[in-house]
Amino acid sequence: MISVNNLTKKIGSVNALNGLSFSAQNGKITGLLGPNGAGKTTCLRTVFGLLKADSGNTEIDGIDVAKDPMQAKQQLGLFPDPCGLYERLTPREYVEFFAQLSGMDIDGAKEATTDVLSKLKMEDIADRRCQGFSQGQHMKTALAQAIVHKPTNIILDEPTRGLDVMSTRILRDLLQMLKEQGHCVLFSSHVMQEVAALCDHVVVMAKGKVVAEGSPESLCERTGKQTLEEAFIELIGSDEGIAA
Ligand SMILES: Nc1ncnc2c1ncn2[C@@H]1O[C@H](COP(=O)(O)OP(=O)(O)OP(=O)(O)O)[C@@H](O)[C@H]1O
Repeated sequence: MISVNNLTKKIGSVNALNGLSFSAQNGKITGLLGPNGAGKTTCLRTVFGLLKADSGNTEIDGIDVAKDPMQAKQQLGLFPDPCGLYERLTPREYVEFFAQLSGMDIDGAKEATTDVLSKLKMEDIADRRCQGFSQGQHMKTALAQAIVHKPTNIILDEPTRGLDVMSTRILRDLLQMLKEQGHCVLFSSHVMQEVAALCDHVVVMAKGKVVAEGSPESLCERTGKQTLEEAFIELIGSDEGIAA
């Protein structure tokens, strides 16, 4: 479970986070939805401990990220940019390397890698070099890297940006699978369809704070709108910076 409590963060003259509070539960997919510049990336970077908030705190399974970053990160997987893979390595070598970086010994890393490659049904590509991989294969490898240390919580910043339809579907299926396995999945997006199709809980944010939250259905009901896109526009009072 991820708890974000009253975060503020000023970057230059901008209040990127402005008293942001919400939580993301285990066994659920939570979507952080907001227009360009709403503070989604700043929020996720703060959750992962890459940025320090000016005030407020973030807890991962009850562990304060600022006070005990190493312990908190053991329970957190960050989906990296799939374009940044080392092309000369095979997924097995790549994932094993990251497993060791997370503190496992060689045998533990080998075992955890075999587990995650099987969990993501990657046996057929496990021992091929990443060079020439399709987008979907890159993505699976990146996700395997993010979850090899068996974190309860996984965060993804606009994971489907730049992906084609097939790769988007693969990623959706993978996120559903993680949810069914009891993980807490938190991702940011400004793509309505994706959020409506995937999320159990949607946190709508604008100008660094939460405007509304609930299931896609409850947000539609609350605003009296038929679609999440219409509800979103009603809630943030503008259609600037969103994607259909
Ligand atoms: N390094 C930085 N320098 C200056 N301003 C920044 C920096 N990082 C973030 N900001 C500002 O903070 C605000 C929040 O940015 P952030 O990237 O978190 O938004 P976002 O919701 O992820 O937007 P997008 O959907 O466009 O990716 C924006 O106004 C942005 O310009």
